[in-house]
Amino acid sequence: MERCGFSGREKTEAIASVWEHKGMDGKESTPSGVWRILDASLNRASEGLRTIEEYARFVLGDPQLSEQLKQLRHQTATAAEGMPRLQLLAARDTPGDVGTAIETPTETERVDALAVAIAAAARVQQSLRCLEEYGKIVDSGIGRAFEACRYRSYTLFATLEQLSQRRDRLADCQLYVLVDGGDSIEAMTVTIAELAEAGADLIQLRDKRLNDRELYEHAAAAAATLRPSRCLFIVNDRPDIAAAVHADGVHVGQDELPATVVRQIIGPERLLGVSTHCVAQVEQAVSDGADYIGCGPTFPSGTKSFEAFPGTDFLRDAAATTTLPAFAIGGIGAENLAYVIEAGFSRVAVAGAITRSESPAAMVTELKQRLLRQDESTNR
Ligand SMILES: Cc1ncc(COP(=O)(O)OP(=O)(O)O)c(N)n1
Ligand SMILES: Cc1nc(C(=O)O)sc1CCOP(=O)(O)O
Ligand SMILES: [Mg+2]
Repeated sequence: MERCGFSGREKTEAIASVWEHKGMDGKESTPSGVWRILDASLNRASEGLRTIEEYARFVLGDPQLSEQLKQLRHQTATAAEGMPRLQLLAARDTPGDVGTAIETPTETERVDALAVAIAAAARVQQSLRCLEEYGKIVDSGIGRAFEACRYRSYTLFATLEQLSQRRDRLADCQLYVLVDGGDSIEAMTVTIAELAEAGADLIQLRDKRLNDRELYEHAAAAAATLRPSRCLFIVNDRPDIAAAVHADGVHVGQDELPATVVRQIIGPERLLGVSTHCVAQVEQAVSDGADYIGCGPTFPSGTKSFEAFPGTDFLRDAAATTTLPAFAIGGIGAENLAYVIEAGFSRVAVAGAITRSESPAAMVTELKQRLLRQDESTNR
């Protein structure tokens, strides 16, 4: 009980004043039960916010999210200043609380650190609602102050929810954009923020020239940039870096670590993408537990050279082989998208047609609209 450092006399006086207390509008006395609710809710909200903040700071290593959570914690503390602290403390009666022994089975189970943060977020929102509603009994301004905290929490906690819903989000993805590290980390983050804003569903950092340290730093910045957005972030080739920067997933090809080994590194929650160039590889990727596949090369590419092109015939076979989200890749752009769609694909992965276009954001919007239209017409 961190805030119980007051004397017996203070406590007695405060208890007496609880029963005398009039609401700030002078109407009615506030029952001690209401003070107990406010006290318990305030403690629960503060503890929950700190729990989430620690996750953002030490697990995600995300400075923006940590700072925003800290601001919310301070805003909540400021809102609480409108309540008489002594009244709250005087009303506290933990041994007499009939709810402390009640425990639901889910309270003792947490799969991972994200589950801890999400459970804390739910408790914070419930507590803020209690503070808002019961706070109104004391003073309407207090209710409004906690209401503002609650609204702010919705936006912030949505980021946590998104992290736990990667597979659901993947199911809706159609346009996957591959980018390199650009001229600087700053330039890259500006680019990917624009691509996400324009409608890219997934962004992959694929850069073969950066050293490990540089790749890690680019990937960490990209992950932090995209985390609040609806766009998923994937690291090419490197499960270790994907896990280290808390990316949404990793993409590996046939020459990299086997998918089953990659899964051990990235864990069950992150997405695993695998490149496939023939039906046997599609089947293998599915049985290895891939979350999605890349299928190509479809057409000659300005980004990577190939000796053979399985082309749209392979796309047709792949579409008939699996229901896993499958992205056609290789030389795809506005001029040949129709052939890809005709082969049964409504998802594409594109590099050059977007990154080398005069207006990358406009190209994202155009390709996305055409994919969405195709989806509507086939009622996917
Ligand atoms: C979505 C997607 N599909 C295929 C690839 C190609 O991966 P890989 O065969 O490992 O080749 P590199 O990209 O590493 O050169 C991809 N990156 N993304
Ligand atoms: C990196 C890569 N992998 C492919 C595969 O088929 O596995 S095609 C490809 C290049 C994708 O870039 P662009 O859209 O510029 O052709
Ligand atoms: Mg690769």
